[in-house]
Amino acid sequence: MTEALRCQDLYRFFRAGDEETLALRGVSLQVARGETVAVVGPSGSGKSTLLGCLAGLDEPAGGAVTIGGEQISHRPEPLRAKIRSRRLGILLQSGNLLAHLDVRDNIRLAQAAAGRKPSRSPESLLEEVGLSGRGRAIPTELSGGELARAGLAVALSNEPDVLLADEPTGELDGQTEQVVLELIRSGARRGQGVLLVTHSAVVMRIADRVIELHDGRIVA
Ligand SMILES: Nc1ncnc2c1ncn2[C@@H]1O[C@H](COP(=O)(O)OP(=O)(O)OP(=O)(O)O)[C@@H](O)[C@H]1O
Repeated sequence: MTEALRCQDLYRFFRAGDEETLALRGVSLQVARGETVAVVGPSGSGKSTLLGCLAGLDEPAGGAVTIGGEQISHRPEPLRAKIRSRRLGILLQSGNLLAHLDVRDNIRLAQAAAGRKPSRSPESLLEEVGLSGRGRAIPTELSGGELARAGLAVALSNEPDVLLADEPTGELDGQTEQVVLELIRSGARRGQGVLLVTHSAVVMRIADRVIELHDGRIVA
């Protein structure tokens, strides 16, 4: 098994006044290249916190995260940002498109940040997600389904080792959901490791493995 993503013994605490929340309590997992893993669990179980730590957007208090063998945790932010740009595709619910750039320039920017010659043009990525001709649209001009597909085109534009996604099909209609899931599957077939946080049974069905979080721990 070639490893795409690994985290070892992750801990993350939040303190608000006298209250301390243990959001992650020793989470360890691996995702192989070509493998799709779904992370499920009740509200407040730590899924978003885990995703933030895996993406290097948040720092765990303890434990380590490696992406494609390269450690991203406990590194200075500029280095984490570089690893993110080169190795990760990230789809958060807050969206991954810059509002003032059109879709094509969002893709170009992600490709430039990856720091290597892209093997695919923005036009071919847009065609793959069914958005040919929409490259000049800015995010507010897109429908919810178009936005999800554009977000995926950006997340995949740097040919990441790992795709991390939070509820990738959110509020999408059934047909768009299938398009987005097929795109994620084709990324995995090309060798990406995929980790999806989801409540959706439809999304879970494309996963090779399902990991269940409860109170910051993996319970299954
Ligand atoms: N910035 C923060 N400050 C304080 N507590 C936080 C913060 N972020 C998360 N938490 C707490 O950490 C725990 C895990 O939260 P997290 O958002 O990771 O859960 P989740 O499984 O993603 O939930 P949901 O499914 O509702 O999105 C919760 O108890 C939450 O209240």
